[in-house]
Amino acid sequence: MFAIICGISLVLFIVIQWYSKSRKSKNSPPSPPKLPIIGNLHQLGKFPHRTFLSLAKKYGPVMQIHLGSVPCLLISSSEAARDVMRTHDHHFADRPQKNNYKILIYDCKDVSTAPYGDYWRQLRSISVLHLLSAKRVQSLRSVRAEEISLMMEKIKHSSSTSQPLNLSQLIASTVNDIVCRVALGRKYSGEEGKGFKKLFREFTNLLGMFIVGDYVPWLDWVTHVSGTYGRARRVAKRFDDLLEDVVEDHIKTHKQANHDLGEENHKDFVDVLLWIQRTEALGFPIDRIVIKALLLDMFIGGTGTTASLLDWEMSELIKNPHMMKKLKEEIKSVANGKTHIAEEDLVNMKYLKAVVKETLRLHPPSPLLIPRVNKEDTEFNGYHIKAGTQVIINIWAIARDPANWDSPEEFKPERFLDNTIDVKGNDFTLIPFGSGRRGCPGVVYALSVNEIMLANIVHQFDWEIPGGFETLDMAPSTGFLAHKNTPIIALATPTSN
Ligand code: HEM
Repeated sequence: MFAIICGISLVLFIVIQWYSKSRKSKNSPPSPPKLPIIGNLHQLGKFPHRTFLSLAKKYGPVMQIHLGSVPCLLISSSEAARDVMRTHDHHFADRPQKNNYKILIYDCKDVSTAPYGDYWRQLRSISVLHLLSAKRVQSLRSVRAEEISLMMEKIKHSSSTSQPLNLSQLIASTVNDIVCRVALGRKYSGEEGKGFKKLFREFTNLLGMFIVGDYVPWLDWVTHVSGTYGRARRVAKRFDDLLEDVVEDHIKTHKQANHDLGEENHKDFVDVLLWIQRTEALGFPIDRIVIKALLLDMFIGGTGTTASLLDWEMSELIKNPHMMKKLKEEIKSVANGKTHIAEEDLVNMKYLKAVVKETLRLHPPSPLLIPRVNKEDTEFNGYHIKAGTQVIINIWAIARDPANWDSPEEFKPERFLDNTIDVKGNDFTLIPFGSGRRGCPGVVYALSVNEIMLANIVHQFDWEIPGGFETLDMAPSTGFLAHKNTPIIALATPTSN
């Protein structure tokens, strides 16, 4: 009798499993065949966004792959991107909790990796209302102006020696110094500066590392044994010590000054965050971890991306001398004899803004955005999407889609001169900052830093590549980011008038 019951149960179990599987696969998006255990991981290649475009050409703009055991919805058209980030934004607003993020970013307590929910909402409101608002960005103008002045001095010095300069490195370190001053109220120079840069490099390398256990959980021991988690813990601790010191220094200074630093006197983000903590200005308490995680976000979100954009803008302009000339003419006419361009001069620089947009179109710093996740089973465009599916939006492919753009592979800033397409998440043909609830809160900050740096670098100097502009390497780096693979090494000479 027992054997019969067991037999019937087994048959029922198999039938139910088969039925539910076939039901799901009937409604699942089209997908390429996958291998056991690794799924489609072997197909990623050096440039995942290119691989995903080739797959989309075969399986359509809404398709599914499996990275290990993780189902991933691949989105490759502007219409489908709008459906994810506008129509179904609330369904796809979670983020994957990756193992290295947990170690490096306070157990995913920052805005970019926090799970969708009340905690993330509170953090995001601090970022949007107090750290990255247009008013705050405006109030930090003088920091940008000072750091850009220093950068110009360095270029001038190198030009006086007639030695080529590593422009990419200079851009990256200036962007970094600006973020340090804006967020922490100080920057790190000399030996301390070298140490800080090395630490941050290690931090970002670990953050961007492919961790096999995120996709094949039972293989997570490989990352343990390889020592990667140990290294991540040590780097996280060193970064945490650094942030602790900065916060403690601020508290000491406020105490010595013996007055309650009012909102109008905030010099940097630590001041702002300590004020929010003290006054509970947003109606909820924030602890030390929140403060440090928000500071970390400014570094994670605000450095590599902003530097990469400027690197590509300068590369495209050097590669296209007639566009460089056109931009120089525009800046010169607005500058009206001034050497230094100020932020208020940027308003009338239409061509400069077109160059920025065109660069973001062809070289978005995050070609696949930051993956999102749906917490619950969701119906999407006629498909059943299982809870826990990661959503990858190939904005690189969308921004080169011939259905949206004429001559999509060409760098043509002119295409933006007679339309109102913006990059802030309203036009789904161009979404380098994402869109919707999880869209980038740093757009205004990023564009302010970018435009003023670009205007001054172009206005004050002529740029030449020692072997001729044709030899400038335009290859992108491999992996999930599309930064430049090799730095711009160029000769600067003060602009001849
Ligand atoms: C050129 C510069 C930048 C680019 C291209 C960029 C791009 C992005 C993208 C694609 C996302 C994901 C959007 C989505 O999922 O829809 C994002 C999120 C984010 N970015 Fe940026 N970003 C830039 C600069 C910045 C700056 C300067 C900051 C801060 C100082 C910043 C902070 C953040 C944060 C905190 C998030 C997470 C938002 C959330 O999950 O709620 N970004 N960014």
